[in-house]
Order: sequence, then C-alpha cells, then structure tokens
Amino acid sequence: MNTTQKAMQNQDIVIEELARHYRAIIELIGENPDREGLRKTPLRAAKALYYATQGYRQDASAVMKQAVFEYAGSRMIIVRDIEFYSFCEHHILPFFGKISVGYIPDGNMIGLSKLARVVNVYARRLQVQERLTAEVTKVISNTLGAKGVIVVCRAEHLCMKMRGVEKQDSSTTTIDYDGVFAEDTTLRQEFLSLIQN
Ligand SMILES: Nc1nc2c(ncn2[C@@H]2O[C@H](COP(=O)(O)OP(=O)(O)OP(=O)(O)O)[C@@H](O)[C@H]2O)c(=O)[nH]1
Ligand SMILES: [Zn+2]
Repeated sequence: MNTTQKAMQNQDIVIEELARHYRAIIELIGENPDREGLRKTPLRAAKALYYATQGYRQDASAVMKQAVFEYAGSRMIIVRDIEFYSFCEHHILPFFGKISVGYIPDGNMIGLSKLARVVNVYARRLQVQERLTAEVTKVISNTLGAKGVIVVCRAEHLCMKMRGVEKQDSSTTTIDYDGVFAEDTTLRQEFLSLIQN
C-alpha cells in the first residue's frame, strides 16, 4: 500500500469514527438518528468536520515553498480580504471573517494564492483569532524571509451571537506584525490605510 492509499484508509477510519460519535450526539440531544431526514446526517457531519479541520493535516510552510520566486523589489505587497472560516476552540462554533496580509520583500516574493492557502491551513483547525493571526504572520516571515510581515484579521464569532452574551453586531479585530512593521509606525499606517474600504 502506498502513502496515498494509507492516507485514504486512515481518512475513512477517522470519518467512520466521527460519524459514530455524531450518531451518539444526535441521540443525546433527544433526536432519533434513524428517522429518514437524519439517517445520513452522522456521516455528512463527519465529512464536514473532517473537511473543516483539514489544516491539521497540512503544512503551511510546504504550501508556501511551492511558489517562492526571486524578486528584487522592496515595496509593500498586500493581499486584502482573504475570507476564512474557522472554529473557536472554546465552543467549537464557527468564527469567520477576513484576513489581510502585507509584507516587504527581502529578495523573494510569494505566489499570491499561497497567502490565501496559508490562511486556510491555520483557519481550518480549532482556533482563537489571536493565534490564527500570529501563526499566519510567523509562517510567512519564517518561510519567505521578508523584511517585515503584517496581518490584520477581522472576524465574527457565533459563540458571541447565537449563545452566551448574544451580541449580534460585535466584531473582533486582531493584528500581528514583525520586522520593519514593528519598527516603523508610518509603514504600519500605510498598510492600514491601504486595506481600508
Ligand atoms: N480571546 C479570544 N476569546 C475567544 C475566542 N473565541 C471565543 N472566545 C471567548 O472564549 C471565552 C470562554 O469563556 P468561558 O467563560 O470559559 O466560557 P463561557 O462560559 O461559554 O463564556 P461566555 O461565552 O461568556 O458564555 C469567551 O469569553 C469567548 O468569547 C477567540 O478567538 N479569542
Ligand atoms: Zn467560542
């Protein structure tokens, strides 16, 4: 059996086990998992959760390395409004929003789509917004070797809307940066003004 076949077999085992647990959850909330509408739900839910947490099985640095190119420019590069969906690690309820990434190159540039892929890798896990923001910053900085990286994340948390404090209009903004962005306020301001609507 080759590596891909092994991974597929493992995936089937995990999804089957997740489905078993979902069936138990459906029973515990007082529903009947055998009624027509719910018969396939444990399996569907298992596949959905497996998909939404695929970041655990991905390597953000490896994703980035597929498209690093030499580049002599020294001005800021920004990819704005990368949407993401994640799960808050406290309630396993979705939080979602947009991430904007900027960096000052230092001999290399990165394929633009890879920045969005990196966001997906860290978003598709159990997360807190602060760590998501920091992890995206760190991997870009470490893998690309930029002079500076800055990441702003704005998100809505369903755990604050559909339960708990029930605040429908609040959103949370987190920011992380390093290198020249940590030293130069004007550069940070330039980035922030460029990502404004
Ligand atoms: N800092 C941070 N907190 C988060 C994030 N997602 C959810 N939370 C918070 O995690 C906290 C967990 O607090 P607890 O008091 O342990 O849990 P709880 O009783 O369910 O809290 P309430 O949501 O206030 O009802 C809550 O304040 C949530 O708003 C996140 O991404 N970052
Ligand atoms: Zn939460």
